[in-house]
Amino acid sequence: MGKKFYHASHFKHTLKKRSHNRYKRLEPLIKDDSLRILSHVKPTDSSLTKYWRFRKNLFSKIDSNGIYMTHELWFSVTPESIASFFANFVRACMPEAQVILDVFCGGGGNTIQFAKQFPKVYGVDFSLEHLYCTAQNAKVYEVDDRIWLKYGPWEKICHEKYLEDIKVDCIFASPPWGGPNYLKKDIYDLETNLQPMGITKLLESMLKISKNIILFLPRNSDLTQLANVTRKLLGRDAKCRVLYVKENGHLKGIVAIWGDALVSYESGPEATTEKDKSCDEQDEPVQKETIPASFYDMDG
Ligand SMILES: C[S@@+](CC[C@H](N)C(=O)[O-])C[C@H]1O[C@@H](n2cnc3c(N)ncnc32)[C@H](O)[C@@H]1O
Repeated sequence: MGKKFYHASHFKHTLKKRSHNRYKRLEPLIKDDSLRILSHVKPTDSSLTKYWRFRKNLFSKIDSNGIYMTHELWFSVTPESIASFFANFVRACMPEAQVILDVFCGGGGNTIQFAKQFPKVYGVDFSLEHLYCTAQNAKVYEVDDRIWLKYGPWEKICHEKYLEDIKVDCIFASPPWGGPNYLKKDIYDLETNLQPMGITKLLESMLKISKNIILFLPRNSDLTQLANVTRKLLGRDAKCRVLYVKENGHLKGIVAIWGDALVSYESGPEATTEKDKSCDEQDEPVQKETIPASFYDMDG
């Protein structure tokens, strides 16, 4: 598997060697260092100002060396305290785990936090720019030696045989929600709105690789669909755990969780960052409520 992925430490070098055309596309951005964001420099695009104000919530190390972002990543990266919670949660549930696969890895918000906890983290994204950001940000966090990156669309990569042959302990994915309109409807339809495929196909594509799966989804996701897909793909007695994810008291989304070790774990890990600790005193960053899919069996 290693050969199919680009090691984050040598991302530019390997890309240049293996795919000159792709490298050529990135070269101007690399030469100008134009994706680098320094903490004190406000983006020229004023629509990004509201995200820039919270830049330290996304990557706390932005102050030391700057970090790498594209326009899309400003509103897509998982905030660091939340990403750190997810990584700590998996570590607490699966202390023996070694390998995490982060599908839709974006700018590395989750990949980096997983790499702080686990020796091998694989990231997949169909944006070369985003993979470059992940590799560069991983260097800032000094975890690039633990990260391998794969370029391409998940709908194609998930069919590649080598993924089924490796032992991935847990898959994490923060799929695109389809833009800011996701809150316009009371209930978010996970079959028609989630990209690049509906929840059934997405979960099916991942279950071939690991039974332990965590999906970061909109807060208004249709929980009935989660219950249905769980029963359909895993059987009547299977469970899906749902955690409500908060940052500074604001509900940011939910995580849907499958796999015995992750579902049956009773008490969540303590938050680790200073920010989390202070949040914890007022309001938990992640509300650890669980809703097994079978909940709907019991309550109709
Ligand atoms: C919500 S962002 C992920 C953010 C990431 N978790 C982070 O913290 O930086 C979704 C990512 O999915 C990628 N993406 C969208 N469609 C994809 C597809 N079909 N295959 C692979 N990646 C895709 C986008 O390029 C984007 O980087």
